[in-house]
Amino acid sequence: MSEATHEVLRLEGLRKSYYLGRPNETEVLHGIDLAIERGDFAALVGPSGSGKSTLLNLLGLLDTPTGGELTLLGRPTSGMDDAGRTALRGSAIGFVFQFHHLIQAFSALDNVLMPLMLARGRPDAEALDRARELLAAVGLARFADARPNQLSGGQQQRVAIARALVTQPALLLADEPTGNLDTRTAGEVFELFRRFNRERGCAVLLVTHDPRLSATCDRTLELVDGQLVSDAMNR
Ligand SMILES: Nc1ncnc2c1ncn2[C@@H]1O[C@H](COP(=O)(O)OP(=O)(O)OP(=O)(O)O)[C@@H](O)[C@H]1O
Repeated sequence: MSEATHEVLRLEGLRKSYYLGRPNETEVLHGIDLAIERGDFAALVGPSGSGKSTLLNLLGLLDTPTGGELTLLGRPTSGMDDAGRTALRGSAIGFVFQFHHLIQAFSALDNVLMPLMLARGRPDAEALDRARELLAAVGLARFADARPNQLSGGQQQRVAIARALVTQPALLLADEPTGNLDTRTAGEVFELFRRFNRERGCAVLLVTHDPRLSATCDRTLELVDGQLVSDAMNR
């Protein structure tokens, strides 16, 4: 297999400005170069306001850069229209946020199925099997019919992780996924990311302010004032 086929994501000179009305253009990311490979398990750290969430939203194709190129699974995204970006995002990327954004009116199982229903419509038997298998993998097989408000914070975040993985994404992005959880539950949720990374090979990039969690990642990316100031392997 060639080097190139291991690459999930490549950023070349990625820039992002926010326009707060002329002439108030503020550049928040100043030209980021970065490659993420299959199997990477990386933490994105940096002071508040350094641009971590902005960068994660660009990586997840939730927002568009104002300069540079972002190539996802070998496909340059700068010339893509919204439909192309949405399709690529849906098939290649899973998201976990600090607040899980589960749909309260849906069962845990239906929440996990949601990304597949958006992509394919009514779930088939294979989709149902996959969602049930993921709920079991995050330890919630018994809670398939429970509504989110019947689950603890840690259980709800585990449903969100199962939902993020149901499309079998090449890249899992997580913004402070354990920021809302107590230390023990945070450790358990973090272990799930690690397990899926090892067992399924999906690259994981997570934003965390917790130095204990970032230290257990394989790689640490540090953003300061919109620039990537360090990219180091932890072991
Ligand atoms: N929609 C927006 N419009 C204008 N400026 C924004 C917008 N979103 C973010 N910014 C600015 O961009 C900068 C980076 O914000 P960002 O949320 O990416 O930082 P962060 O590193 O994730 O911070 P934190 O750790 O506090 O979440 C900040 O100065 C912020 O005020």
